[in-house]
Amino acid sequence: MGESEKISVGIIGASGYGGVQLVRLLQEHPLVEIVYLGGNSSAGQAYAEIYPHLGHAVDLTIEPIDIEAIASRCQVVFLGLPNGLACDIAPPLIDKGCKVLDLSADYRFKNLETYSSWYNKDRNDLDTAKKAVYGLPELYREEIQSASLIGCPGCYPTASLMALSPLLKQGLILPETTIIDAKSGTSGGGRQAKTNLLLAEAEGSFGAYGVAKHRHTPEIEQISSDLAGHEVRVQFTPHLIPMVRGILSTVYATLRDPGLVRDDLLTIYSAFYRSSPFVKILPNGVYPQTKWACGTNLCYLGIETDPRTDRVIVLSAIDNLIKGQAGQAVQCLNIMMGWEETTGLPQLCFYP
Ligand SMILES: NC(=O)C1=CN([C@@H]2O[C@H](COP(=O)(O)OP(=O)(O)OC[C@H]3O[C@@H](n4cnc5c(N)ncnc54)[C@H](OP(=O)(O)O)[C@@H]3O)[C@@H](O)[C@H]2O)C=CC1
Ligand SMILES: CC(=O)N[C@@H](CCC(=O)OP(=O)(O)O)C(=O)O
Repeated sequence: MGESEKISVGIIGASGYGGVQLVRLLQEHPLVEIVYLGGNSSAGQAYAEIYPHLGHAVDLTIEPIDIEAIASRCQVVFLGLPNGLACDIAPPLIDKGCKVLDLSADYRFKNLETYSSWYNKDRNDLDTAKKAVYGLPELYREEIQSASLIGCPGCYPTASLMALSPLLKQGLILPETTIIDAKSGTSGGGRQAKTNLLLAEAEGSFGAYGVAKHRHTPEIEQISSDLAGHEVRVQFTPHLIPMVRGILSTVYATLRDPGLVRDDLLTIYSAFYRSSPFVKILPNGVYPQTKWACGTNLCYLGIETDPRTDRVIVLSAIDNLIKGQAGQAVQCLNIMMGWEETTGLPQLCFYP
């Protein structure tokens, strides 16, 4: 594809952490040209003023959000906004023929009542929401191919569902026994100033939050139920850990057949993810580190069984900002456009 055939892309919420990952990934993507960056308080600022390290690469100014102007210039629009804004912005963009990839929770839920009760926002965009596909390519690749609107998963749901999906899809675990213990770096909270994300609060400390009530619980349950073919409940506990990037999600569940051992599960996982280039199943006795995924769109999975408790334990490591957010959105774009799924997406981490 030549320079003139590149598709034109806009990013609303370009000043945020999701926005700046998208700028990095899309700027290096061979089939895409970034033509619009949008924002709220940052509108009017040169992008290089906000991110001086990108001054040599990005010569754009953040613009206010003007739907007509965006739709006339962009074939594809990424929304990297706080929850509750995309549901007002996506419908007119879709109506005007844009493809939209939303990084927030607005289009992740099939049942908008569930969304409204967890996100405290009424919805009147049912027709648009019906078109949305959950943007986890390893599970919904076919549906993503023909979608015009993608609700990209949250970072914790991505890590957790990658660990859980083969078990649920093949009915290998007892219902109601799933426990998800997950840890995130502070960039998961975004770039807005928040007290718990201050260095003085987060550094040298480690704690849980949202216990028994984090909004990613219904998201994980919705997809888990879809895979299992029956209602699934999970116990999800997130933790904030003193590092910038990365999520490690450790999933525990009781095996339906206690005779299954680690080798059986390694075979099952390898088969389940055989067409998924970003999933790396680790060999016997190797468990993932978040650092391995840093800067990449990879998900590393480590698998263990404990014959004393009949439990399976699956450990999943991703970069929350890449596979957990912007990289996954680009992966979805590649699939929607019929391009190689891995185009423009890093597979080798920064290390150490
Ligand atoms: N961080 C993460 O690990 C993950 C985040 N997500 C989700 O992705 C989305 C973006 O997150 P993240 O990048 O971390 O967020 P940030 O807080 O870093 O950035 C938010 C962006 O939204 C813009 N914005 C805020 N209010 C408005 C408004 N009223 N109108 C227009 N633009 C507005 C800001 O623009 P301005 O500066 O111009 O005001 C900024 O660019 C969120 O929904 C988040 O939940 C999903 C997965 C992982
Ligand atoms: C560390 C931290 O604060 N993480 C965020 C998760 C970010 C994310 O994925 O949120 P969305 O579902 O809104 O997209 C949180 O727990 O709210």
